Amino acid sequence: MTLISSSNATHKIASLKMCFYGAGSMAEAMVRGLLDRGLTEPGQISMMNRQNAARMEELTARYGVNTSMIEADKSAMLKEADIVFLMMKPKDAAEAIGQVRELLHPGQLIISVIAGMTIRTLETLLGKPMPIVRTMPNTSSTIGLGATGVSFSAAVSQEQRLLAETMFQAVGLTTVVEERMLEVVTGLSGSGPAYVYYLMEAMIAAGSELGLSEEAARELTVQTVLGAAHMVKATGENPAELRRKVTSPNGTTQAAIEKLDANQFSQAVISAISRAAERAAEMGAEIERKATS
Ligand SMILES: NC(=O)C1=CN([C@@H]2O[C@H](COP(=O)(O)OP(=O)(O)OC[C@H]3O[C@@H](n4cnc5c(N)ncnc54)[C@H](OP(=O)(O)O)[C@@H]3O)[C@@H](O)[C@H]2O)C=CC1
Ligand SMILES: O=C(O)[C@@H]1CCC=N1
Repeated sequence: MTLISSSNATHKIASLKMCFYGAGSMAEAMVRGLLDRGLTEPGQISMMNRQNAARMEELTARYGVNTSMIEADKSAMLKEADIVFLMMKPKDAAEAIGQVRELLHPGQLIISVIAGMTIRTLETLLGKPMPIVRTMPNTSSTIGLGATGVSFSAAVSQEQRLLAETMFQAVGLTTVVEERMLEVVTGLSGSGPAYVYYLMEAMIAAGSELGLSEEAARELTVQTVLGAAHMVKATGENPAELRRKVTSPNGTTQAAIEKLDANQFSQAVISAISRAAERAAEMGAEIERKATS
């Protein structure tokens, strides 16, 4: 086995052909992140979807990558890839993988982002031993600020681990977790950007309803969320401590937090994340059922 250092991993990645099987939001986020960070070149990337030809044209125009639809080009892109990213929705995964399993071979590294689908189910669907990296990224990978949980199958070599970790680190933060914890990662950071956007939608709506222009409400909201996240990171202080510093006794923040507490804000967030994790497991069980039926 050849072991490489993490700086060599970056060079090695540039030499690898990557095929993104599924070309939606998450595939685009990864591709853009990898290209913008100079980890690879458009010529090394191919993207494939099922039926949406306009989407393929759009991706070629935007990034210069090779694109095709699965029926038009079943063999070349998938067969020639060193790394195959599985980027379709969980409901489509069993059928999509079943369609191409004979084209895949153990010399390739499989990287899945599919919520809920376990390594064991993927091994069943592939029908042969292959190295599998199961991940849960998020769409902030687009701008290099992603947060990704990663687990490895037993067949993944040290070098392949390093390659996968280096790729996801290039587009944000990467945490290696036990596979069963990936459902929690899904609930927390995979779906997480949507909770923050939802909060921002409500803040903007409140500002507008109370008389600010839409533009002012938006700008103030964006800067507030950006500043708060940076404060937690830059100071290393707990969010609870930083919150205390904003909250003057009997002041405006206290009045607002009392309203949030009355509406069970914390419990709502905790139960939302817990439900998302549970839903990931349900979706995984559904794919497993399809894989074994
Ligand atoms: N979006 C997110 O924030 C995150 C998503 N994920 C995971 O990423 C995966 C993709 O999600 P997302 O990008 O949002 O989904 P999208 O719906 O945006 O994209 C799915 C893609 O898969 C393609 N596809 C579906 N079936 C097939 C098939 N049989 N053969 C080839 N291509 C196929 C679709 O092609 P067509 O349009 O032609 O049908 C489309 O390009 C999911 O499994 C999700 O759990 C993980 C983390 C975050
Ligand atoms: O909503 C979903 O199912 C996917 C998984 C994590 C984020 N989006």
